[in-house]
Amino acid sequence: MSVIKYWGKRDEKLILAMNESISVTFDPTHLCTTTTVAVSPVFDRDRMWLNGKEMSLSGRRYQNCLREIRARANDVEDETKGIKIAKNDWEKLHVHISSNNNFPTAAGLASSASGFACLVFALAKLMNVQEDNGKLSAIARQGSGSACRSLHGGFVKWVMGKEEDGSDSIAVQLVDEKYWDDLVIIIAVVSSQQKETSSSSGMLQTVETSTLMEYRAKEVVPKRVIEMEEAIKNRDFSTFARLTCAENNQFHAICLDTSPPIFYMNDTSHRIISCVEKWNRSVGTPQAAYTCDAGPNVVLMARDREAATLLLRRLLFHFPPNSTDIDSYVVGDKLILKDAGVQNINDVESLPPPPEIEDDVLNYKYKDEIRYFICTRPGKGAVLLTDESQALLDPETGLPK
Ligand SMILES: Nc1ncnc2c1ncn2[C@@H]1O[C@H](COP(=O)(O)OP(=O)(O)OP(=O)(O)O)[C@@H](O)[C@H]1O
Ligand SMILES: C[C@@](O)(CCOP(=O)(O)OP(=O)(O)O)CC(=O)O
Repeated sequence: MSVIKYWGKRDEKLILAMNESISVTFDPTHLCTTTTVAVSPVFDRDRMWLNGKEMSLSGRRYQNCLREIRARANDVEDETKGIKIAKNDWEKLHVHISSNNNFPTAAGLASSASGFACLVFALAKLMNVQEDNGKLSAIARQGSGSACRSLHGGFVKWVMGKEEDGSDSIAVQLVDEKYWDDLVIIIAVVSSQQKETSSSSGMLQTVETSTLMEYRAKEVVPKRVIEMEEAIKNRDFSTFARLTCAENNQFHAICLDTSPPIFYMNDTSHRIISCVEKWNRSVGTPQAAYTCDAGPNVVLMARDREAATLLLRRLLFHFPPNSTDIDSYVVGDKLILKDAGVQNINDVESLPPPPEIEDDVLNYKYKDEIRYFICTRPGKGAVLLTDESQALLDPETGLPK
């Protein structure tokens, strides 16, 4: 999830951004894409299944990734399995790909980022590509811009680069996932519906019509990127939160400045943001930061575990579940729920109103507005899974299990 937003391309084909951006990779224990790739001389064409449903690989973005990886393939030999594939064979061989996201796809939770990063990583492993994650990121970028940042864990920056061919427009890790381990992330899944305006077409419309866009890319973001890098390296939560929230609000402002206007956040997103703003103001120093991508889901980042439990108590007070099933309402790192002193629906119902609310408390309860919460933290980047039982393709048929 980005904290400095990528929005606007300077090159549509190569997917080169108008400004640099920074993201944090979520812990794959809680949110991840799993991709299995297989090769066989009996496969007659490249095929892919996404969340169990076959989809076309004919789109330019998939073709670009496949071509770039094939061009870097090497000999593969595994005597125990009786496999021998020469470098030049890869051009003729076809692959089967199966990928699952364990979180909503195309709903503004960066599924394209996670998906293309995982796809490029998996294909690179299959074809014994020797490039490091930086070089692979330039390939993932051609699948989806934000994907270049998702091969790495922790906090990651997508550098602009200067080369015409985009070869130096790559992602670099700023700090790894353990560096800032105080940070707790709570995602409010407001909707798992596919969004109306895809990021790709939305940002194109913004570049074409928003008069604020150029000012943002040239004047605002370059300074913010420097400040944000400093804040991350110093684990300076107050600066980090101020910049993250300001970035979110400016991103959605330029969406609104687009013609026709693009609305990604909804009333629920606004309510969550107001709740965090009120709390931060009442304490005097930021306790949590908020950000949304191209959809209404809100990613909240809390200063530390203590702040995360206070945040979760506020969220559950304002947005109680519709059913009594608290277990499927707060998923991921459930220890935060326990630390927040909430075990069941009775605990939710008896949560006291947050002290910063002086007005009529009844006006501040919104049942049924949030589908569920995911508690997580910064996590590692792409990894190779060796446990064959986790494979999504049947080794006999090459089809999804
Ligand atoms: N696991 C995956 N493997 C390969 N491609 C994927 C995967 N998951 C999603 N995608 C691709 O990404 C597309 C969704 O991207 P889109 O930008 O619309 O949504 P998003 O990434 O969830 O949201 P955002 O980038 O705005 O946060 C899908 O239609 C599919 O083409
Ligand atoms: C709002 C964003 O999530 C936009 C992501 O856009 P995509 O990477 O999905 O767009 P394409 O490059 O056209 O595939 C902000 C961000 O991730 O920085």
